[in-house]
Amino acid sequence: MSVEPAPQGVPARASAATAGPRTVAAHRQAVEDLLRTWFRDHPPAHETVALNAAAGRLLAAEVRAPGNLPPFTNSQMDGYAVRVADLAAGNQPADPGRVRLATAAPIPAGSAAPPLLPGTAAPVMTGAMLPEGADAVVPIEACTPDYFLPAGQAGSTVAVPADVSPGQFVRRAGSDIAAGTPALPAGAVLGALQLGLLAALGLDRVAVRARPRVLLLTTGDEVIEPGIPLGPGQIHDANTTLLRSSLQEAGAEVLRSRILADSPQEFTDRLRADVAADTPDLVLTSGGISKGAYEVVRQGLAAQDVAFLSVAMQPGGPQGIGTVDGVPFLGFPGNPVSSLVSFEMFLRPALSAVTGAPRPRAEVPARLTAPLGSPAGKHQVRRGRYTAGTVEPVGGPGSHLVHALASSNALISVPVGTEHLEAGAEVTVLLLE
Ligand SMILES: Nc1nc2c(c(=O)[nH]1)N[C@H]1C(S)=C(S)[C@@H](COP(=O)(O)OP(=O)(O)OC[C@H]3O[C@@H](n4cnc5c(N)ncnc54)[C@H](O)[C@@H]3O)O[C@H]1N2
Ligand code: MOO
Repeated sequence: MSVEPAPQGVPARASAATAGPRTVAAHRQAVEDLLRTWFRDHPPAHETVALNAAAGRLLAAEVRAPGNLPPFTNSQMDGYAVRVADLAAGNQPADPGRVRLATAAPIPAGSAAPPLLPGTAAPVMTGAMLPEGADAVVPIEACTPDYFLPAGQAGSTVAVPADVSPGQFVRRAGSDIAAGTPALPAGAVLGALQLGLLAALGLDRVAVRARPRVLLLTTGDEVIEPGIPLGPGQIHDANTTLLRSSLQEAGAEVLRSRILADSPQEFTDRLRADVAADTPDLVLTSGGISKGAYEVVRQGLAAQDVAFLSVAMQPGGPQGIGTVDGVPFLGFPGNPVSSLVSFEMFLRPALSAVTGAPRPRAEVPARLTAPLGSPAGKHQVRRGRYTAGTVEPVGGPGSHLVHALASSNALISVPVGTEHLEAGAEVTVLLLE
């Protein structure tokens, strides 16, 4: 295949490159700004989805409770529904602390209860409707006998304690949330807890914001789809799967993914056709952006408003950022660990800040279990295994080490200015799970 040499001195990109490496914080801000501007001008559409397909989505608009929760006043215990006014006096001279009441018919769950007559106690199970007139529940273990008599046993009585407060073990209709009041705000992330509330409110569908839509491309003549045997010098494509999974976990939708060959013209033509056809919110590429003779992304996008620059971070130093035909573009480096670290350090936080999902990863302090070195002038991000306040470095700094990456659950940050850390030193780690 014919490959043109990398063009020299592309104006805007060259000035970014000669300004020296960008800090991690500055690049993170630039990625956030890029997405913020796009989504300000292209707010996500709304769509209605089934509740069981809404996990991780963002609520399009505030939801108000269509009815009370609980929908009716019910018992919090298996016991007897009573009228507190019947108990105050007590009626057992031999046992002044207790009151004997005639038992009414049991109240089955899932049906309407008849009113409770004065001087009676109705067996009621947890969640069953409280009869009209009852204002407290006495748990069965506080009664005598402390078990339920067979249903329909005529003339039976039960002794209950006299000191029962009104409202005891009663779950009032609307006490969790009252009909018409706000249940969840617009933009809420729908996790299990929020979806559980919507289900309890009887909603089976919910209006959510469209996910950020991503066109995902990886480049390189050597890169082959998994499942196809390797020829000489070839490697399997790890990045598409790594980035696709990361994007999906972060609430984005991958519209299309492709492996593109190292031909700048073909790359550009394919990319522009996909952008026109799919109208994505973001184009994300991996590979082809550093200083080699065949940097297909860098060369192919020379005419676009994209800067190829260096961030003072390892891995993930080379970065591309800008727009392609007006659509936000990020170019991550080809090494798989570099791509993943770029995603976690830049894109995931930007999606979180701009769209509200995913929730930010937790950053926690941890003590190193082994010494670490870091290149001068770089913010190094190492892979580690975090357990209970300590972190063990996993694998070396190499950005091709996918096995070590898969054994890690945290990214260890060694900031610019620190070149050596002893075992026991405190570092900040980003928890990946
Ligand atoms: N002379 C210099 N060489 C390099 C520099 C530099 O500053 N000067 N930077 C190095 C750093 S750091 C990185 S990171 C890489 C980034 O290179 P590219 O973004 O241009 O990526 P490629 O050269 O295309 O690939 C790098 C590496 O990753 C493998 N790769 C690519 N795509 C995939 C994929 N989809 N799945 C798995 N592996 C992939 C590729 O085979 C290469 O081994 O540049 C350094 N070089
Ligand atoms: O910065 Mo590269 O991303 O080391 O491997």
